[in-house]
Amino acid sequence: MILTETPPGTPPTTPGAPSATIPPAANWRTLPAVQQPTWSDPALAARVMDHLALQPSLTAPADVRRLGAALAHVSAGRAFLVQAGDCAEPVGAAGLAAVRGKHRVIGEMAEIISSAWNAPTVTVGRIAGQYAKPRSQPQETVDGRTLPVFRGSMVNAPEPDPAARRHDPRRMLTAYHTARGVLGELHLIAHETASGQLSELWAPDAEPWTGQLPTRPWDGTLRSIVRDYGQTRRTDGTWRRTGMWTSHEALVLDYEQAFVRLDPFTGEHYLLSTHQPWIGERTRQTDGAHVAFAARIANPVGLKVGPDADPATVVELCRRLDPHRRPGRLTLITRMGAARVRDRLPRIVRAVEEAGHEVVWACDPMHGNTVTEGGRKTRHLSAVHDEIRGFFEVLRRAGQWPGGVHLEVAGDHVTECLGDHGPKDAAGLARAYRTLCDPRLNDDQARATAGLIADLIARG
Ligand SMILES: O=C[C@H](O)[C@H](O)COP(=O)(O)O
Ligand SMILES: C=C(OP(=O)(O)O)C(=O)O
Ligand SMILES: [Mn+2]
Repeated sequence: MILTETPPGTPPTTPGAPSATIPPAANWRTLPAVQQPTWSDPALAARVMDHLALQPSLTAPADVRRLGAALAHVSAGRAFLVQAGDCAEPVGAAGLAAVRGKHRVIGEMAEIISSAWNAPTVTVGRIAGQYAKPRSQPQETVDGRTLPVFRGSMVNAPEPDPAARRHDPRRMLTAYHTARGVLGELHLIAHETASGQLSELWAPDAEPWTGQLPTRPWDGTLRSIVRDYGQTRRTDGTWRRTGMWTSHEALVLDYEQAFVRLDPFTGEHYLLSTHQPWIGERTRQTDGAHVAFAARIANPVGLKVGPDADPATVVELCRRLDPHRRPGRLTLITRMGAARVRDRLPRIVRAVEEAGHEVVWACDPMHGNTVTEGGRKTRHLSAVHDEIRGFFEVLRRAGQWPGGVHLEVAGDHVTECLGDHGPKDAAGLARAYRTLCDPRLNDDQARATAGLIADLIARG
């Protein structure tokens, strides 16, 4: 859908006056934007952006609104958010090949949590767009050579080579086309699931295939969300996986701006590169470009909140990003670290509650628990689990719903995180350490984590 043309009924614009056809998020360009690529060919970058702005969007406003409605149910304690996927997605054929594994593992997690709790999950992949990475340092030294760091496949390539590490604007095109392919794959999976062609995706006693593809009317009820858009649903005691929403960190604003499109039916601007963008810990400056960008779009938005965020700053960010205090508009993804979650989180939860924002509280137990062992980034499953326990303790004590989890998981048996179901020590990491950036839970660790969450929810 291309919505850059003047929609019907738009009054003629006076020269120089703000135009309804110019997405308002464009004003981010006047503000400082950190962690942006320095494109090797700025003129080519401009041409790529113009080209992308004319390409079909990757998501549709109506679907984005449905996710917003689903997240409102999460904020009210009626559903649980399972958000997971790669730290950095691969592009091209490797990106497509990885989709089914991730869909399966994330679906299993959602199912474990849903069935223990007997209530729906809203499932969101870090998928179909997670191609850009903020980094702690601009450079790294590999085998004695100092190189620009890998910043995600939308920007440069991971190979430790100066040419590969150049910020090539053509990569934005590869990212877009891969995202389209990934979405196609997700749609295919949803149809195969609905038609019963993927027998392993059906519970043994699911209803027989009737020959009809499901129609997807939106009647505004929770049941409709669960039936049509949840990762799992309950039908007469059986569970079935269906769709998966998409999300990624809205980091490279040149790329994201190309997908800000006007919905002529509502007059709102949507970011249609994804369903739910989030703002990262390194780019959430109150007066920065990323916050201004996210403030002007109608999507549900995520915001990472780390251990050094003070409550007043978080409240100010909530004010900017959720000025109308719309339930589910904002998901606060807390990533405090196991050692600090019990100390840092309570004041933030209290301040946000007092300010009247009905946010989704989600726990990212990965990014505050990264350590280096034997020269590789890793995470101890025990620390990941401890942060989840701490998150539940804090939210429960505050009388709030611990609404979701945000994880980095792989679709297969990688050896990137230490502990149960994975390598016991640094030497064991090497066997299948395949991540492009941060260490992910493997399939068994992801299921064990879902089991822990199911226990914590069931305990009440
Ligand atoms: O995924 C998140 C960040 O990009 C990542 O944790 C940063 O890692 P770095 O400290 O290796 O740059
Ligand atoms: C960059 C990430 O996290 P954070 O912004 O919380 O560090 C991430 O989610 O990969
Ligand atoms: Mn990461």
